[in-house]
Amino acid sequence: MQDIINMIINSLRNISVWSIVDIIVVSYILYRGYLLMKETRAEQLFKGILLVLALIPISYVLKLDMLNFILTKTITIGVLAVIIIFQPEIRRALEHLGRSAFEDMHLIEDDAVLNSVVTEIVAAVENLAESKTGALIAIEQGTGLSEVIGNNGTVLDAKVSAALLENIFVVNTPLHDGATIIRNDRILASGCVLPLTGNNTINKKLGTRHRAALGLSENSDALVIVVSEETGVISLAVNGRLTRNFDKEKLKSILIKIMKKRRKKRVKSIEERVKAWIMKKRRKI
Ligand SMILES: Nc1ncnc2c1ncn2[C@@H]1O[C@H](COP(=O)(O)OP(=O)(O)OP(=O)(O)O)[C@@H](O)[C@H]1O
Repeated sequence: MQDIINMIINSLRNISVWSIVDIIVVSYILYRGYLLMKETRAEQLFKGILLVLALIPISYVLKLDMLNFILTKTITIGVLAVIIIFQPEIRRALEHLGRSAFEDMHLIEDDAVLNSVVTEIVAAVENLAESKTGALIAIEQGTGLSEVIGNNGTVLDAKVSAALLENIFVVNTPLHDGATIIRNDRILASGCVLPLTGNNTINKKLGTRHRAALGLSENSDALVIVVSEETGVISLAVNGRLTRNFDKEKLKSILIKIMKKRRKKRVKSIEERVKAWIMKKRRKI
């Protein structure tokens, strides 16, 4: 026991500033990794890996050779297995990282425009919910959704209005199937096919419309509103999470809140940064 205590004391003595920086960086990466995996099927596995990683040095210090051998081998083979099994989750995590670095911004800058766009959307959603008309509306933000429009969507490029949105989702009309994409104050396209989520933990009663909303929110920072045809319930999918039972006021305030917050968090382009820097210098002169 004394040996172990001495070893710990010696290790602590040898810690340099860079070791501390190293520990902080690794902890931060692990924490962000955990946040990305939280509430996905990878969460339990992530906890398991952490446990094995914690047990390896303990088994080494306590000289439990057999346990140490098994744990070390588990990690080596496990890494390969994890990459194969969790390929979709890993892809999503990398896309998420890439998104933060190279953003293709479509954020509404003007508060009055933002307010009016949200008011129109919410008015349409309320009426669609009342008449139990199924709807799927994605509000584009940092991630460009042109890819989603692809070959299936019909480009409209019309000013956002409650009347037009309600019209799009009238059953048995050509554009009612699929999702409508909103970019800034324009209805960009309708009839778009969204990626379905692979998340198996969501309510089994929810069908493909809700799965499509969740799928897009996992792959982008879009705000995806769903109106259920069956129940008229309004849901919102954001960052891989689906929240249900919104009323008009709650939906309006959460949309405005998220959109404003997103605008504040935006990564400024190099051009904008240069402009801001020049303005700052001018003010000083
Ligand atoms: N991948 C997709 N992308 C966009 N829209 C989709 C997609 N898959 C299904 N939809 C839309 O969802 C409709 C089918 O909804 P379904 O009944 O399966 O879903 P639900 O989640 O149970 O919703 P509801 O409560 O409205 O019935 C389709 O007619 C289509 O408009």
